[in-house]
Amino acid sequence: MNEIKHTVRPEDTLIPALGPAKIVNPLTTMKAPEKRGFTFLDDDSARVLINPYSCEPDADGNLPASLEKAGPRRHIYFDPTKLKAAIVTCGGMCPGINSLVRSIVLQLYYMYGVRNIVGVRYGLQGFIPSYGHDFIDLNPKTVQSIHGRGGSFLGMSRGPQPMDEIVDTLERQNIGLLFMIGGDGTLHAAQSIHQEITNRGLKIGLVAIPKTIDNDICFVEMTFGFQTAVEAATRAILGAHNEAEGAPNGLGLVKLMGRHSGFVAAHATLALTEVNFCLVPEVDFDLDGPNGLLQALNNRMTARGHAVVVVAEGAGQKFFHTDHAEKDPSGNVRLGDIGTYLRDRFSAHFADQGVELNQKYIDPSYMVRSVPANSGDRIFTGFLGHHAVHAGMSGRTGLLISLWNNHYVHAPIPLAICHRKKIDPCGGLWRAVLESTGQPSLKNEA
Ligand SMILES: Nc1ncnc2c1ncn2[C@@H]1O[C@H](COP(=O)(O)OP(=O)(O)OP(=O)(O)O)[C@@H](O)[C@H]1O
Ligand SMILES: O=P(O)(O)OC[C@H]1O[C@](O)(CO)[C@@H](O)[C@@H]1O
Ligand SMILES: [Mg+2]
Repeated sequence: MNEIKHTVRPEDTLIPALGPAKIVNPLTTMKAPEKRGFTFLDDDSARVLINPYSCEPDADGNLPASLEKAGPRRHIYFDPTKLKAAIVTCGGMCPGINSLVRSIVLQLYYMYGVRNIVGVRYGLQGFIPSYGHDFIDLNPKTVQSIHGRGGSFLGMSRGPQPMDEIVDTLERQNIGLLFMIGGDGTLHAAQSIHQEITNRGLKIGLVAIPKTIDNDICFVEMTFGFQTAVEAATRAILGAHNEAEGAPNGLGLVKLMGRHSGFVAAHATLALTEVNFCLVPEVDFDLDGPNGLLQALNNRMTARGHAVVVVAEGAGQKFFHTDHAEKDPSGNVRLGDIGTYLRDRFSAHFADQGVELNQKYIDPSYMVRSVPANSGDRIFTGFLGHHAVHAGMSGRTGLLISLWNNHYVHAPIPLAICHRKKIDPCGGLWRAVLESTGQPSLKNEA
């Protein structure tokens, strides 16, 4: 169940449109569409409740907030024969980026008849002429075999680029529809680009598809690539467990990605119920003191002789006192390395007691996000790509495609960037983690 803590007004869920959709969708005239089972959505009626448990109107008769269902519309805004579409991938890598790009290209090309599609190289840099990254022509041939590969075929980047120059390029290149694939930073950039397009009165559509292995985007049940990343993380945990079990006082310590949200760590912990301590950014813990992690590790070693600790990279940042935190080019704070910090503290702690510790530290790092997508994520990116194209061709703009309460929906970008999705320490996911690990509270004060 999606846990939403803030109020959404129905007006917050409205999707901007470039203009009236007057062109008959070519999908409606394909041979025997009824045999293919195409369903065309009636623009106003198909909506998905944000909170499925609140479907009654309020005291004033207002209906609860809902999101527009994604899918093909009978009429579209863009003339496919005249449209030039572009795809850009920004931020860090994520399994499934290539299959998503392929899905968008094939849908545009075969289903809508769009022949002019370009790929923007290396994220937002690709829009800035001084970098000299030329666009790539995208068509069924150029994307033919990219879906099986990890990484990003188009290339990605971090770092700010001037919004006005990006929109200048869109105008100069005659791009009518832009697909932006990226995480929270990209969605902020997408909102600024959309704003600049609107300010200039341009008819350029912008559709975002959220991408992040951190799975930390609001109003997005799950991002593509997340399940593949969890699977890769699980392999690291299995290695840590096997090493720990095979040595006296064996300790396997695994550090996983997750800057502000520990979803990868939590899910990987649940996937392989061998983890004894799972540490995430959302839940504070102490190291020293009677309830601290070091004492808890002592207890575990005495009881069982081996242990596995999984830590998300954003956990325990209070142990690093930095007033002027360094930032990466996109403005993301560079975190203290909690993995090596814990490794050294564990070693010192057991050495101080004169107790042998066989610690193995595993940081799978980029290996969890640069791998090819698994089948589930490939299927997922297929749907996301198709829905992004349906939305863009219909003239909808300033939106992202999301999976919500098991339905593909359109969410306005501002809704997705108003908060960051985090694990609720009082919610079902964290309770399941605590039940799986059996870890006690690691805080000294009550
Ligand atoms: N607030 C913002 N306004 C405009 N552009 C932004 C903003 N935040 C980030 N960007 C730009 O968006 C792009 C991607 O941002 P970032 O590097 O943070 O990755 P991301 O999309 O959050 O993905 P990841 O999940 O990998 O972090 C970068 O080029 C960055 O400069
Ligand atoms: O080293 P980079 O490319 O800045 O990326 C690291 C970050 O990217 C993410 O994988 C999100 O894409 C985070 O989990 C991680 O903190
Ligand atoms: Mg980000």
